[in-house]
Amino acid sequence: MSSHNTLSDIVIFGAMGDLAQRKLIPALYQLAREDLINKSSRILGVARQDIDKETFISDCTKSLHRFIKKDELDKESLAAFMSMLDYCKINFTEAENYKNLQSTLTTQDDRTRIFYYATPASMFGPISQNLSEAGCLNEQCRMVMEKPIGHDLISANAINDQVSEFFSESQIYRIDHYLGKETVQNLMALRFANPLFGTQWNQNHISHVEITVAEQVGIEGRWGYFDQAGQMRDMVQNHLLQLLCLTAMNPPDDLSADLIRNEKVKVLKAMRPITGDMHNTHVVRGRYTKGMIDNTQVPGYMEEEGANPKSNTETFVALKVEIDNWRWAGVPFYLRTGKRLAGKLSQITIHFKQQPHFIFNESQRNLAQNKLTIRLQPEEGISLQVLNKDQGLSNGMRLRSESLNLSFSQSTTQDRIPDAYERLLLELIKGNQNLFVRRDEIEHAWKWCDQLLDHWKMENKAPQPYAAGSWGPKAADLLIMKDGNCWHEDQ
Ligand SMILES: NC(=O)C1=CN([C@@H]2O[C@H](COP(=O)(O)OP(=O)(O)OC[C@H]3O[C@@H](n4cnc5c(N)ncnc54)[C@H](OP(=O)(O)O)[C@@H]3O)[C@@H](O)[C@H]2O)C=CC1
Ligand SMILES: O=C1O[C@H](COP(=O)(O)O)[C@@H](O)[C@H](O)[C@H]1O
Repeated sequence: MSSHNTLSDIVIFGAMGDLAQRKLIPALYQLAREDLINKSSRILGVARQDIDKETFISDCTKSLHRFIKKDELDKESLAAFMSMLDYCKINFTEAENYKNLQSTLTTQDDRTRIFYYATPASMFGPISQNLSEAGCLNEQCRMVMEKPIGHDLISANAINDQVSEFFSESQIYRIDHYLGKETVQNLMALRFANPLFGTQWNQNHISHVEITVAEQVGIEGRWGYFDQAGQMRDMVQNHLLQLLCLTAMNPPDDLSADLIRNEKVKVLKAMRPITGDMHNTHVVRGRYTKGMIDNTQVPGYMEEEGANPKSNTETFVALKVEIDNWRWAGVPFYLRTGKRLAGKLSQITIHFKQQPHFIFNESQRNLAQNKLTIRLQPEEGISLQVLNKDQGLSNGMRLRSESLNLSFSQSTTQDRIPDAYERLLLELIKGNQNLFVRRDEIEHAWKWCDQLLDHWKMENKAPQPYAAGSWGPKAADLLIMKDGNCWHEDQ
């Protein structure tokens, strides 16, 4: 179904919050500007602040000026977008407050109702119940939940149970915004459309895989949320495990949502649990201390505003993950993610095995490897490290490692790479669940993470320190080096 023709009421709960103002409103603006959503659709901001529609529109306009490039903000598009906006004041836990929303929705013609929960997860159940009691739900409506859903398997199940009293699984869209990133989408094309990679993507040809999601930002004033979550819940349970699944899964029979999700679940189930001595060899937890980012001194985690001196929360995790199936037996997946690292870098690097017999100069053996890097950010693209003969008469048969680069910003026919939320919102409006996470994926991901989180809780140890602006604790280097490998920050 074309999204352009779909008339929707998009109701954003938490419309004055960080996510809504920084990501959702700008993404919806871009979709409207590119004529990808029907401009007779409505975007209804819902929050508890006592403001009128004009103030809401004015706040959204400020956010657009902050988060959208100047040359993408033209008067005509802005005016058309503003005419789509409306505001409704609701305290999410007050059932009475939903009457206003109900009357606003019912005065509309036959539209797809989309309820986007950009709120703390503790609100997902109460909002669903209040929407239902106020008569706002119908069989065609959809709801969107942000991550992380819960803080462990039990709490995630409780939230999913509450929500599924009011929505069927086909109406629930669980967001992991990494699934909307251009290069993540391209991973499927690369793996499943290219026979060259399709035939090599297994333990016969791949020696190990690295997944790095490094951030330069700290916790951005979100101590209250982050200290409860930590990097494991904030990034690993969702974004990193989704990247791992898309890298490791078997080809689905077709591109339908459930077949893709079935394959991802198989990977999550095949991940070896971390037990016993593996806690010393397969896991590193870190926490940043003060340091320099881009020549500016930044505070350590324990000096951030609101810090609790008793906190043992990690801001960095490195893992060696083993997948017990035919495709990946013996191939370690090294994962690392952290805040306040030396650079913003998200990439997946596939290291291919060496040739079984080496016929060139022995001193060049170490060079003789192919490495495929899929870069999510910055500078989205794919590069393949290949070996060439060093040109010229005097060099004999000397090898030289060079890369074949595909930079998306140069190769794209579009004038810009859309933000992940644009793609996800578009798919949501179209009613396509491919890029959203099914309940059992969340459950298996939590199950795997819970064993680590429980161990850390029991251990009650402070994470290992690393200076802001570095690549993490030394122990993370040792984790990979003891297998004869190392982390790569280059492409
Ligand atoms: N920000 C981000 O980059 C990301 C956020 N997420 C997820 O998105 C969700 C929203 O996050 P974020 O935008 O950062 O959070 P914020 O705290 O910035 O926004 C939450 C919004 O919900 C409102 N709210 C909370 N309780 C109530 C209530 N009882 N009645 C009415 N309004 C209420 C808040 O209003 P008030 O201001 O009045 O308290 C606020 O506007 C969370 O689930 C988070 O985990 C996921 C990925 C990234
Ligand atoms: O979900 C989250 O993601 C961001 C990182 O997203 P990116 O698209 O900028 O890589 C992270 O900073 C935040 O803590 C987390 O909640």
